[in-house]
Amino acid sequence: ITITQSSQLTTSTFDYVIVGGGTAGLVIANRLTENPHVSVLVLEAGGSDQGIVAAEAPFLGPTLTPNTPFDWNYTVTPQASLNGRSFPYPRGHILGGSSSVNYMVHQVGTNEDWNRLAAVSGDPGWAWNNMRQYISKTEKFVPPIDGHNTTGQFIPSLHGFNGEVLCSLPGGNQTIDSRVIATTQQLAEFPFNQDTMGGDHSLLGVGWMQSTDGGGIRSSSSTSYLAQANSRPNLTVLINATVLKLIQTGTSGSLKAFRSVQFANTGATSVATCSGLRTVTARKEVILSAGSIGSTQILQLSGIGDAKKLASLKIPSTINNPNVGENLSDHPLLPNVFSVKGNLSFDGILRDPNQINNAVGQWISSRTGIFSNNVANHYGFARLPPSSTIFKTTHDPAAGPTSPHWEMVFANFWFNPTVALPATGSFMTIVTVVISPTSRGSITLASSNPFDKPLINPNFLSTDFDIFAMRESVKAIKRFLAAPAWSDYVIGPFGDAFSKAKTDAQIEKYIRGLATTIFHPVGTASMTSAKSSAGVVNPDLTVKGAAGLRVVDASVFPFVPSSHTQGPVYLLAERAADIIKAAA
Ligand SMILES: Cc1cc2nc3c(=O)[nH]c(=O)nc-3n(C[C@H](O)[C@H](O)[C@H](O)COP(=O)(O)OP(=O)(O)OC[C@H]3O[C@@H](n4cnc5c(N)ncnc54)[C@H](O)[C@@H]3O)c2cc1C
Repeated sequence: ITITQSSQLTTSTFDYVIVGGGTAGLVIANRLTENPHVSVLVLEAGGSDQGIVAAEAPFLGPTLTPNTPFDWNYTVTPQASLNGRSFPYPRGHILGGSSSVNYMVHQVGTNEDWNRLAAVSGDPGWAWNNMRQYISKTEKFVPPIDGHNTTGQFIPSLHGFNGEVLCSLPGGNQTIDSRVIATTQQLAEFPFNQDTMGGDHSLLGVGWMQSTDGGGIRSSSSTSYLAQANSRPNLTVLINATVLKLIQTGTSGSLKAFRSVQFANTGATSVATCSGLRTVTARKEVILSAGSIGSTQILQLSGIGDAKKLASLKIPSTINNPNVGENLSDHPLLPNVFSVKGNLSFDGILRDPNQINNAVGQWISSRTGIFSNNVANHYGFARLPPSSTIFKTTHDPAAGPTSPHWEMVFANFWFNPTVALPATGSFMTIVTVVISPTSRGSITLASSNPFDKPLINPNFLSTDFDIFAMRESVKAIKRFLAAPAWSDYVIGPFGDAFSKAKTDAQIEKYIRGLATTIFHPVGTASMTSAKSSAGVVNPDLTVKGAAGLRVVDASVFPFVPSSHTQGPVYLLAERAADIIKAAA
C-alpha cells in the first residue's frame, strides 16, 4: 500500500526500512516482499507519480526537470574547468525517483564494466557472467508503439521478455533516422551496431535507441516494480516523508548498528520547524537507496563521514570515514547544435503552443504521436584511436579494451538544456558525452540542517583526458556529418562559439563555455573489497564499520558505467535483493 501521511502507519517497526522509493529502492521493496512474512517500509521524500502527464508521455520527460516540484532542484558548485559556471543538477523527487523523470535511455553497461567491478570489489558475483541473469528479471521487451518490423534493429536473444520494466524501440520517425543509418553505411569510422544495450554485445557503433517505455508510456520503477507489489499487505510505501538521519541503535562487536531512521514531512526548511518528526526501526536492516546525492547526505548527517569536516558542522562522528561523498564521477554532456534546412525538425512544433496542445491531446486520447516517443532514436559509442596523443601521458581509463570513451546522441531539434530555443530556425543536435571520465568530485554538507542542499562538485572536465575526449568527440561528429547522407540537410554549426571552434584551443573554449551533465552521478559511496579501508561499502553493500545498514543505489559504483546508468542500477538492485535475502 502507498500512504501519504505518517499518521497512517500502524507500527514503527518493520523488518526492513528502505530510505528512498527511487529506481533501486523500489526493486528492493518488491523483491523483499515476495516473502509474505517479511515486512518492508519505504520512505520517499517526493510525491506520487500518478496522473502526471509529463511523467508518462515519453517525449515530455525532459520538462520534469529542472526547477519543478518533481526535482530536488540541486545546482553544482561553480565548476572551475567550465569557466566557473554553475548549473542545475536534476534528481527525481517523486515516487520512482530518477526513473520517473529521466530520459529513459535503456542500457546495462558493458561486460567490462561489470568485470571491473568484480575485480575492484573482489566479489566475482558482480562479474558479467553472473549479472547477465538479471536482465530477464528487469526487462520486458515489447513492440514499438507504431508496430513496425524491428528485425535488424535489436538482437532479441540478448533481451528479457518477462521482466518488470517495459522496454521498446522507437515508435516514430525522427525524420533524420534514414540519414543516421545511411551514415553507418557510408563511413567505416561509424559502423552500425545492431543492439545498443551492452552486456554481451559491444556498445561500439551507432544504432537504435532502446527506451524504458511501452505502449507510448514511460515505465519507471514505480509503474513496474512497485505497481506489481503495491497491494501486498507486507509492503508500506510512505510518500512525502523526508529522511533526516539514521540513529545508532547499539553495537555489534566492533560494528556500530544503525537500525533506526528519523524522518519528517517533506516541505520543511529546518528541523525546528518541521512537522511529523518520527522514528521507525528495522528489525533486520536499513537500506539506503536515496541516490548518489541523498544517500551520501544522509550518511554524513548521521555522523558517517569525515570526522573533521563533520566536527566543523557540530555533527558528532559515529564512523570516521573520509571516503563518504568523495569519488563523485559523472558523464559530462555537450549539446552540439547544427542549423538544418527545411522544416522537418521538431522545432516548429515545439515553439507553437497550438501544435503542442494538439500533440498532448493526441497522446492523451491514443498514446500516439510525437509525445509517445522518446527524444532520440539513435545514438552511438566510440573509442579514441589507440594512437591518440593523450595515451602517451594518460593510462586508458575505459572499463576495458572494447568499452567506449565517448558517446553521441542524435535529436532532430534544439536540445540545449541551458539555452532557450531561438524564435526562428531549424536545428539538429548531436549531444556528445565523455563516457570514461577521469575527473572526480565530491558531495559535502553545506550545514548540519538536513533540509539544506549539499554542496555538489562533479569537477567536470578537470583532467587532460576528459577535455581531450570531449574535444575529439566534437571533431568526430563533424566527420559524421561530412557523410553524403547529410549534404542536402545540414547547414553548419549554430552559434558563434561553435562556428568558431576550429583549432583545438577554440574547441576547448567552446566546450568549457557550454558543457553540462547527462545526469549520471555515481561513486560517492563506492564499493571496495571487504579488506579495503578505502571506499564506503563492502561488496555485499554493507556500510564499512556499520551493522544493519546497506547502501543500494548508483552511489556504490566506484566507476561510472560506460553507458546510461539506470539499467546498471536496476541490475545492481536485483542482485542486492538476492544478497539481502541470502543474509536474512
Ligand atoms: C533528468 C535525468 C535524466 C536521466 N536520463 C537517463 C537516461 O535516459 N537513461 C539512463 O539510463 N539514466 C538516466 N538518468 C540517470 C538514472 O535515472 C539514474 O542513474 C538512476 O535512476 C539512479 O537511481 P538511484 O536508485 O540511484 O536514485 P534515484 O532513482 O534518484 O532514487 C533516489 C530516491 O531517493 C529519494 N530520496 C533522496 N533523499 C531522500 C531523503 N532524504 N528522504 C527520503 N527520500 C529521499 C529521492 O526522492 C528518490 O526517489 C537520468 C537522470 C536524470 C535525473
